[in-house]
Amino acid sequence: MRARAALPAGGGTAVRYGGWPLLIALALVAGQTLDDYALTVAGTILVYAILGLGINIVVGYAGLLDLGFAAFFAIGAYASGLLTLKLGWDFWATLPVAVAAAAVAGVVIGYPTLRLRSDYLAIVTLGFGEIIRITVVNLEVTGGPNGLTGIPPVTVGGREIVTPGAFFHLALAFFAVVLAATALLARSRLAFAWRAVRADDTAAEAVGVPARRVKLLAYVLGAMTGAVAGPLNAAQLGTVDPSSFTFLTSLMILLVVIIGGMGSRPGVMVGAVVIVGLPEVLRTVQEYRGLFFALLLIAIVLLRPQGVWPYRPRRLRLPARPGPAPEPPAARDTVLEVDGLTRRFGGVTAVDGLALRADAGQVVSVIGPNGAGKTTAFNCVTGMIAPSAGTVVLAGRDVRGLPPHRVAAAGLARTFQSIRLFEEMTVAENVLIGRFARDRALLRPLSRADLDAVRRCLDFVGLLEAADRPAGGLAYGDRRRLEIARALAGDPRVLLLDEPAAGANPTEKRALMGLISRIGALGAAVVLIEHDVALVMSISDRVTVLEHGRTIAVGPPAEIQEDQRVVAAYLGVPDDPETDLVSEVLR
Ligand SMILES: Nc1ncnc2c1ncn2[C@@H]1O[C@H](COP(=O)(O)OP(=O)(O)OP(=O)(O)O)[C@@H](O)[C@H]1O
Repeated sequence: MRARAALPAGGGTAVRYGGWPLLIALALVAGQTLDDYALTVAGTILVYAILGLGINIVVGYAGLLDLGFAAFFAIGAYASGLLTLKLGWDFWATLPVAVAAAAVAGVVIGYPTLRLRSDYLAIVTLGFGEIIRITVVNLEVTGGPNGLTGIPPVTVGGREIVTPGAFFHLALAFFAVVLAATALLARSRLAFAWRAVRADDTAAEAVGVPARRVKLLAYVLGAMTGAVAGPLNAAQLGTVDPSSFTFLTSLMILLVVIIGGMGSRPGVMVGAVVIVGLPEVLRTVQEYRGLFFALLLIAIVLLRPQGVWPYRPRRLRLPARPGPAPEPPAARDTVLEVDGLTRRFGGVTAVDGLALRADAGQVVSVIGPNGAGKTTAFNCVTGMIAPSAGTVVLAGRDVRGLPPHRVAAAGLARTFQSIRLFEEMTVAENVLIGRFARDRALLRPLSRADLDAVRRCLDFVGLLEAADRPAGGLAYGDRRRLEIARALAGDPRVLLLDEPAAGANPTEKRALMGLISRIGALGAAVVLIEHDVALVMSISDRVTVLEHGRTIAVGPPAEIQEDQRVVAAYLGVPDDPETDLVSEVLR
């Protein structure tokens, strides 16, 4: 393990270490040397860069495809323009109202729609963009198709911002502020949650990330950021024209992040230069301008599919030495009590009156043939599906009916039958996401406790050396261990493992058995679904056997091994030579 500093995150590019102030200083110099035409174009580039930083939160970080982002640009512009013209407000006073209006619109449209999958969400956002445009075109107060005209210039320190040079400097100041705000967001725990939700929202929710809230935050914060460009653009032009907020504008804003690089803030700047600047450069070729622009965009997408300046994840800097380990709970209490758990799917009763108890430090297994109802029982306990009847009490608290992230926060972690990792995130980042079950703060940077927990859990499963590798590149056994480390990061009281040995070779199975036994020593109860009966019998304190949803046997492994109903359930034919073979396997 390499020695690492105890800083939460770091990186290696020039932009990361003070490159932005340098670029802004260069822009200031350019502001002194460029002519009025170039300064006007540069001002528009900055407006689009601000829009790009907004949509980058929604699409780049959280992976929510938004085809109507121009709506927030319009809301910002109209809110500011109307307050200035109708109520005589000063530009600066209109700004917070414009941003708040976009936030409200973001909540109103986002709350009901963000449960939709990406393609449906894209259609809804496209519709929202059109609704806003058609509304402002048809309302009298917004000036109809003519929009708003005669918006007074911005005043700064008593000086009117009227020249292209002055506007460029104003836009640069706006850009710097928005950039700093989005940089802070990118360092927060929320940014990690966004990436996890983008990769697999079900898995993120199951390990404690409040996926819907996290998506809504992306939508609203993106809307607020983009809305800043509205008043700025209105002040630049002195007008608000509804034809500036068409579907084409939304596409242009989206292209800023696609061309620049999804999730990359320097990429947004590059994308804005390409999308706004390139057509201006191509003015020299007049009627072929559109054609050349399209060809160049295609070339960029083909040559740089990740964008001109792709997102480069920061490496998590884990502490060089282990931090203090959490105290294991002293009492060997019952931490999970499931009673009468039933789940019906139409005419099929997948789980029928299941009773299950797990004490701290115990390994309790649930076995049964295919279709016996094991996974359905897990899904009911973890809140992924609602049970039809029954109770689930976790550490004395009734968690039935709670969403998975709240069940996880109450102390119940799980793994999945088919492994669900955040493939593009690193091994350490995957474990970090499991930490949300313990600490749900979103808007603060990573803490030392977060990084200590990641280090401890990786060390526990033997993956510390692989901390910086992408999870998608791990071998099968390591993927299983990583899923367990992620589940342990939230210091769970109960860990549900769904067929952890499926697909593992004998060596991997042995390592897994050792690992599961050690989890008990941490003070957590382990509930295991497993088809490998030999593994179950060797590590379990108690075994529950299901068949067709019903519990047919409960007891210590020795009793279960002798139970003829269990043997029959596995083969279906008791007292037959093959049954003896199954009895052998059960032993
Ligand atoms: N969403 C669903 N809709 C309808 N039926 C379902 C659904 N999920 C599970 N079932 C049914 O419930 C029963 C139990 O399935 P479940 O996947 O829980 O069994 P299992 O014991 O986990 O099986 P396996 O060992 O193959 O994973 C099966 O008959 C299955 O077809």
